[in-house]
Amino acid sequence: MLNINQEQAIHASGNLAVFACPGSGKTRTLIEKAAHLISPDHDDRILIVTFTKKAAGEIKERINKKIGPLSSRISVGTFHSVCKQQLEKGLSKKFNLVTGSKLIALVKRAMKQVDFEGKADDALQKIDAAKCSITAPTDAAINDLFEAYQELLRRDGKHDMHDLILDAVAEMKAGRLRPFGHKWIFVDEFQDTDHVQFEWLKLHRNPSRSITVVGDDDQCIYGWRNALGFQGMERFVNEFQAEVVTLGINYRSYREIVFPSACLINLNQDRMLKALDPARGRGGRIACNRFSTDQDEAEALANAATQAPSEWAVLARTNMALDVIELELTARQIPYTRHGGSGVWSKLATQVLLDLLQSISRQSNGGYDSLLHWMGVPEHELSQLHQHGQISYVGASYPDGDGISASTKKTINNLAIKFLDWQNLAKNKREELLLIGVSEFLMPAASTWDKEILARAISVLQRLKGSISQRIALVQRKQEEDIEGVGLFTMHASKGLEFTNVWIIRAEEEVIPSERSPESEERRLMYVAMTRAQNRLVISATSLNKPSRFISEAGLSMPKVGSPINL
Ligand SMILES: Nc1ncnc2c1ncn2[C@@H]1O[C@H](COP(=O)(O)OP(=O)(O)OP(=O)(O)O)[C@@H](O)[C@H]1O
Repeated sequence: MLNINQEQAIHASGNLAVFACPGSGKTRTLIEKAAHLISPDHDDRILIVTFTKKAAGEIKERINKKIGPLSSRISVGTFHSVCKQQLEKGLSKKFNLVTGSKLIALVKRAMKQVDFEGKADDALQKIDAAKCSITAPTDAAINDLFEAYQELLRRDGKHDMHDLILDAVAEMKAGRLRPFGHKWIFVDEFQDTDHVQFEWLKLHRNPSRSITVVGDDDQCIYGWRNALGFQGMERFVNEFQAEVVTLGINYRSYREIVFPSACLINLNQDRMLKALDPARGRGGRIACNRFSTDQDEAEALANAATQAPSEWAVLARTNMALDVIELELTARQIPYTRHGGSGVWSKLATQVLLDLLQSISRQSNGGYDSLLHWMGVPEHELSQLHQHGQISYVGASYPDGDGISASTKKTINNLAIKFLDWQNLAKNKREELLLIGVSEFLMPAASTWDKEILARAISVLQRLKGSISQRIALVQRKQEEDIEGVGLFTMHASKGLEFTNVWIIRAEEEVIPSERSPESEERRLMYVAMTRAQNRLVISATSLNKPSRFISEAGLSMPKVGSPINL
C-alpha cells in the first residue's frame, strides 16, 4: 500500500518535486504515477528520463508488468538515449559515437598535443566536467586540453555521449528542433542533473506539460562533473514553480543498516534534512571484516556468495578493485555479472594472454598483431609486415631491407621458437608448464598493474581443470541469460538499485574517500553504497591501507586482521 505522501505525489497535476531519503519509494512513486496517468480513455504520453541504462531497463520492465500493452505510450531512456532519439527523429542526424577504449585513445592524443601530464582517466574526467558545464574551463591547461579534444572529435567526424545532450539543447534553442510532445515528463535521480540537462528540461517547460522530478541531494555523486545536487533541486522548485512532496519512510533496509547510514550522512553540511524511518524495523545484519590482502577478501566473499550468488552484490569504489573479485569468482565457477565497466577478461593483458593460448591450443600460426604490439613492435612495423604479406609471422623469414627493425625480427624469431615449444607442451597435456612459460614470456612487457592482473589470471587458469581450450572456454563462457549471479558494481553504478545482500570491498583510506573528489561527495557515495542493502551489509578492508574513516563515522568498528569472519 502506498503511503499518504506517495499518494499526494501520484495525484499532483502540475510540476512536482519529490525529495526523499534512499529506499523511500521515489522510483516506485514514479512508476505508480505513470500507471495512474495512462488510461485507455485518452492518449496522453509520458517520457521518463533516468541516468543509467540499467535503471531505464528496470523501470521499463516494472511498467510493462504493471500496465501491459498501455505501456507503449510510456517512453523510458537515459538523458543520452532520449536526446539521440530526439535528434535522429527531428533532424535525421546520425552520430558516430566514440566510447570506451577508443575514447581513451582520443584523450591520449589530445593530451600529447597540448603536453597535458597525468593519467588519461583523470584527463577524461576533466573533459567530462567541462562538457557538462555551460561555461568554458577557467583553468588554462584544462581549456587547452578541452579544445584539442574537441578539435580531434570534429576532425574525425565523431561525437562523444555528451554531444548528444549539448546538440539537442543547441538545436532547440536555435528553433530547429522541437521539444518532445509528451504531456508528462518524469526525471528520476534528479540530484545528478547537470547544467546542460537542466537546460534541456527548461526547454521542455510548457503550460500544457507537467514535469515531475524525484531525487535525494544526499545521493548526489556526480559533483565532479558539475551535477547540481541540492542547488539544482532548489532551482527546479523555484523556476518551475513546483509543488514539493517529501517521503521519509525507508521501505528497503532493516534498521541495522538504516541507522549507521544515517549516522554517516548526518556529518555532511549543506543538505536537506530528511526523515529516514525504517519501515522494516529490526532483523537485518551489518558486519565489518579486515583481511591481510585483497585476495583473502575475494576468497571470503566467494565463500559467502557460493550458496546463493544472485542474492549478493559487490560494490567497490573503483572498477579495478572488482577485477580481483571477478578472477576469484571465475576460478570457483560462481556465476556473476559485471555491470557498467569492462571486465577483467576483456582487458588488453588478459586478451593477449587468452589469444596466445587460443592460438597455441588450436595449433594456428597467425593473428599476432596484439601480441607483437604488446611485445613492443611499433604500429608502423606491424603495417609494414602486413604490406609484405607476412600475415603469419611465426617462422617467417624476412628479406633484407624490408623496413623491419632488427629488434622486431629478434622478437618474432624468439616467439617462433617458443611457440613450437608451447605447442608441444599443449599436445602432451603439460598445461602447467605451458602456463608458466607463457607467463614468463609476457611478463617483461607488462606494466606494474598488468603484471599483477596477468599473474592472477594465470593462477586462475592453473586452478581450472582440463585442456587449455577447455579452461579458456570456462573463462569465456557466456553466462545463462537468466542467471544474474553475483552482481559486480562500482558504487557509482549501484545508484538507484537494491540487493538482498551487499558487500562493500576495500573500504579503506585513499580508496574511499578518494582524493579525486571532495570528502562530502565521497561520504555521499559511501552512503549510496550502504543504502543499497535490504537484509545484510558487509563492509571489508584490507591491510593495504587504514580502514576508511567512514566506518567509524557510521558508528561501526573494524576488527583486527585474523579475527573470525563476521557475516
Ligand atoms: N509504500 C510502500 N510500501 C511497501 N514497500 C514500498 C513502498 N514504497 C516503496 N516500497 C519498496 O521500497 C523499496 C525502495 O523503493 P524505491 O527503489 O522506489 O526507492 P527509492 O526512493 O527510489 O530509492 P533510492 O533513492 O535509494 O534509489 C522497493 O523495494 C519498493 O518496492
